[in-house]
Amino acid sequence: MKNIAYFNIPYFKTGLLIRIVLIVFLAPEIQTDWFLPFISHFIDQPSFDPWSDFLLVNENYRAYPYGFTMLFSHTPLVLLGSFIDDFIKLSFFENLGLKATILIADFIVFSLLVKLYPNNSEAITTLYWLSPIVLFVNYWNGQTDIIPVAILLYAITLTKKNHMIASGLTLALAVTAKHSMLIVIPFFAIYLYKNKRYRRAFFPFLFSFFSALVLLVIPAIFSSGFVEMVLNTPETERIYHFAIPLGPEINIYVTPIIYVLLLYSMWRISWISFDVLMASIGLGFFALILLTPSPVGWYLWLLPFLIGYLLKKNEYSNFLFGTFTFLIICYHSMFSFGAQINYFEYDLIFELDKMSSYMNIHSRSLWVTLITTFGGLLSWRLLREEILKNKIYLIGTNPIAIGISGDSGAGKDTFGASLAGLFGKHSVSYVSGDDYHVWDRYGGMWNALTHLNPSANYIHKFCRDILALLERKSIYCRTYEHTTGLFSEPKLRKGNNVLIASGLHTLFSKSLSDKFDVRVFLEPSDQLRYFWKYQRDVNARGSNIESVSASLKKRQSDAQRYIHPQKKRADIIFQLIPLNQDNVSPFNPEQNFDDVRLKLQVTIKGRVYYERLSKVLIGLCGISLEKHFTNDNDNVTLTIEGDVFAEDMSLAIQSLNLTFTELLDIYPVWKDGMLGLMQIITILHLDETMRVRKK
Ligand SMILES: Nc1ncnc2c1ncn2[C@@H]1O[C@H](COP(=O)(O)OP(=O)(O)O)[C@@H](O)[C@H]1O
Ligand SMILES: O=C(COP(=O)(O)O)[C@H](O)[C@H](O)COP(=O)(O)O
Repeated sequence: MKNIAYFNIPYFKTGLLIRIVLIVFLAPEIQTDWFLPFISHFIDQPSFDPWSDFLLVNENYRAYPYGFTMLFSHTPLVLLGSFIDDFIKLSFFENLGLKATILIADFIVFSLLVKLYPNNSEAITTLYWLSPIVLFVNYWNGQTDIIPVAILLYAITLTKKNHMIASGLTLALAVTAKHSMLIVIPFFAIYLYKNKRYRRAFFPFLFSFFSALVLLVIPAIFSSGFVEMVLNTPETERIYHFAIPLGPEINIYVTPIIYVLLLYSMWRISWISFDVLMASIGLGFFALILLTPSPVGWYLWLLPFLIGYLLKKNEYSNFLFGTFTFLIICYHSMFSFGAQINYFEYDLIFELDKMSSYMNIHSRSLWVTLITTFGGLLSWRLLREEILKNKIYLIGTNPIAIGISGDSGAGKDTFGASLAGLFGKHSVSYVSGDDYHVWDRYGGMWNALTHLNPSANYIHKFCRDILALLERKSIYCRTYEHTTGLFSEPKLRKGNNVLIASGLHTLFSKSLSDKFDVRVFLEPSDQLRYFWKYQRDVNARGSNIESVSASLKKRQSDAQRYIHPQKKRADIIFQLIPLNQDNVSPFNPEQNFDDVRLKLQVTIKGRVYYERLSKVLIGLCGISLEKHFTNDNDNVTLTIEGDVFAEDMSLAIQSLNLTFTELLDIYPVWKDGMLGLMQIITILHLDETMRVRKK
């Protein structure tokens, strides 16, 4: 990740200056009266059971409701501050050490957000760095929720980078900093399990999380002080406040029900993108915060998960978020801990307490109702904009569909298999037209009909099965074995996130063709196709030169009649042409494929990614590329020559910044040669199509 010049970000210095002023002039009561006495006691008398030891000398069991990770986060700078205080006989730097720890965590959250949402640093400065909620909680109220939030956000960035074991370990640190972070774990687990590209990381993630959690909690779990100060805190009790009486001494607790319903809804999503994970965690926090009388520190948890939504600047988002912020600050100024003002005799806390005394139960409850209302509206918009409209979420109900057509031996299955290697076979359902031949190789009808004639194929079942798979229904389909020329017994095939259909008649039906997101037609030069077909049919399908020659001759009229007309329905037409024509002897099955150097002519319809693609390919691969626009200017034909390697394609796709990088497998399998170019062009076309796809 490139280094970011934070001081060049507009208003960053303003936010930093505000923090320094607040740190110098404010002394949050909760820090001076609760946290610091506990931390100081631990520094003076280090112990494996600081909670019980503290309660021996101080009866405030609410002084420090946190675990070891929070304590070890606070201690270093407080310890340094206490050394300085002892040396200069002051009591300033110990307090400053705690505030500096909060400032560091505050900056870490900011920098992680800037890295999670690149090219949005100015907006994130406004939304987070200058957020009144962040400033209020960290520097006026004095809660240290920013520390578990920073650890949680770091775990999320590790997840985004596919470092799942490190993410599990880091999440254990977040939970042992503040155990309410436990509510996030099921969201991560569902994300990893439901995302087929991560499923193999599911158990390692859980193992690393629980191992670290056990190691970090074991020393404390047998401590009565830990149980009383950390586990049995009033905060834990808050989830029981929203209760519906069911009978004498029996209540239904609403908050856990809403939380479980959220988890169930997330579980039902077929393909969970990173944005959907972030929004789901945000909704989980909203449920806990809006349905309980939550301390103001809990609102800090929300911000990183609202940023993704707020950055999109949907209408009303600023109004809703601004009003929500205003209501929270006003309410918690009167009803939450505050800070003494250093160097001034003015007691602002007293003044705010006086204001709170003017509010009766109705006005206070009305205010909380307003906060809940605006929080509920923000939750709804988070759900609708970040989940229900999320393009990858919509794949769950409307899988990606790629249709590949072309003449026999044109390279359809080779190309289709290469695309499946990019998405990951775990996410692809593959339909081959050959499986829908009416007869097997030994059927007598092949004397009358060729394979290219639609009447020799169950075209209707081919279309019906594809449509069923696109509705995520399962189908029963047999397989044509080219090695034996016979069909297998029908087997169950299930719908998946990506459907790839490859066959002689894939684009034959207009209604089916319209269902594909990307339609590809392969049209290698006849000389090359013959070369490929001879090689394959003789070497891999038990045929001989004479029968292949007869088949090619017999199929010419059907190819003109049934195959070539499909070309007009294609979005992308790939034409592969041998550079050294003399090296391609169609009738020599012994010849090596590798001797045949190819150039690619590709016609692209209705998409404009070729400009940025051309720059990247020329820059990265050193290929030669000519552009030719058709007269209607809607199509462009690129002629590409040169040596292309799989690793170049992998680098090229990264520098092309796909909108939907998550469509690809964690380690997509790129190909060398012109096949690699065909892969990257198809993926780019799909990426642009997904951007405008409505459902
Ligand atoms: N891009 C390519 N580069 C090199 N060889 C290819 C390429 N595409 C196909 N082939 C070869 O050509 C033959 C026919 O390809 P295949 O995918 O079976 O065609 P189809 O499915 O259209 O009948 C195969 O032996 C395959 O190895
Ligand atoms: O024309 C085709 C279609 O497949 P493709 O488009 O892959 O060439 C094949 O020759 C038939 O499926 C028969 O196969 P076989 O020769 O194995 O009986």
